[in-house]
Order: sequence, then C-alpha cells, then structure tokens
Amino acid sequence: MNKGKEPTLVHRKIAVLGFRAVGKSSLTHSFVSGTFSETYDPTIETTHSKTIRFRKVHFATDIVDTAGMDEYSRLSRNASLGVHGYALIFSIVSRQSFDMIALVNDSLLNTLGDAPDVPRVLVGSMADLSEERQVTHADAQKLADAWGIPYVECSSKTGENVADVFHTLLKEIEKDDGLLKESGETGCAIF
Ligand SMILES: Nc1nc2c(ncn2[C@@H]2O[C@H](COP(=O)(O)OP(=O)(O)OP(=O)(O)O)[C@@H](O)[C@H]2O)c(=O)[nH]1
Repeated sequence: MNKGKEPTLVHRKIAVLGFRAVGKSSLTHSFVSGTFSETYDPTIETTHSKTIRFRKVHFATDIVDTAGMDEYSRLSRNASLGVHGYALIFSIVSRQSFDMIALVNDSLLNTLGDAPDVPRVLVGSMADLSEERQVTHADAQKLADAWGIPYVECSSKTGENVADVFHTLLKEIEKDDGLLKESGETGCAIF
C-alpha cells in the first residue's frame, strides 16, 4: 500500500442507468460541475471525468451518463465494458421509474452474465420533491436490501447527498481490495 507522500492514482469507470427523465444528467452535472438546470434535454450518451480524492486515493473517474432506458433497451458497449460500478437511478416522484429500475437491474445482470456482485448503488433522485413522493424510503430500502446494495436519496437541485452517491459507489467498488481501508479518515475532496 502507498506509504510515501504521493497519493495512489487509480482510474475508475462508473455508469449511471435508469428510466427516462429520472435525473441522470442532472446528477452527473451536479456532481461534476455543481450546476443544475430545470430544462429537460434528453441524453444520448455522454462521458464526464472528475478526480475524486477519497482518503489517500485519487480516483480519476469517468462517469457515463446513459440514455433513458426502458424494458426494451440494451446497455451500450461503452456502458458495459470496463465499468467498475453502476448507479441505478429512479425518481422518488415516479412509481413507473421505480418499477423500471428492477428491469434495468435484471438487464444489467443479464448483460454482464449474471454477475450479482457487480458494485451498484440504488439512488432515489429528486428528494427535494418529497411532497409528491410516489415511492417510500422503506420500499426503496427494501429493494436495495434484497439486492445487497446501498440506497441513497439525493437531490441534484439542492445538492443534498449528490457526492454521497458517488462516494458510496466508490466504497462498493473498493470493498474487496482494501484500497480504502488503510486510514481512519472519512473525508473526501473533489477536484
Ligand atoms: N426538482 C428536481 N428536478 C430535477 C432533479 N433532477 C432532475 N430534475 C429535473 O428532471 C428533468 C429531467 O432531468 P435529466 O437530468 O435531464 O434526466 P435524465 O434522466 O438525464 O433524462 P434522459 O437522459 O432523457 O433519460 C429536468 O427537467 C431536470 O431539471 C432534482 O433533483 N429535483
């Protein structure tokens, strides 16, 4: 493990998946550039890069913001090859997007050849709209528990828990290799 002054630099690739208009691009933009727009502009597929310092490690992270998926969608090559972990997003104000995330998860596991241990985080977006909530925290937590993955609720509009989504996923990705275990530090810096 790195005992010198130079931090360890590792490359990680993350893909953001979910139904149309659940806030995938907004989450990515909020995290990468701290911006938010009310305008809806459907995405084809874009990759963003950001370096995240987490404990003693610098993660040069590529984030693939994918097109909205439905039950007929297939993962693109870029969103299935060399990806270390997935953020599976639904909107807490859309029951349809929550139902769809189970299909997206099935499709992901099928594409990867039934790899139930692929690092994932379940994300409930648009937490600022909790008065219009159609999916309870308990239901989402239950689904995440059934999949054995963490659940995070966030709002790209207010910024609440946005960084936590990516930090939680990085922790899932590094869970088995000890890269993040060395120090007791919990802090994280983003460049
Ligand atoms: N209030 C609120 N609105 C949000 C939030 N996140 C996204 N939105 C809005 O929801 C709409 C869709 O957001 P996008 O980020 O474009 O959704 P997407 O999942 O990338 O859409 P596709 O690429 O077409 O699948 C936009 O009008 C956003 O402004 C949020 O946290 N709170």
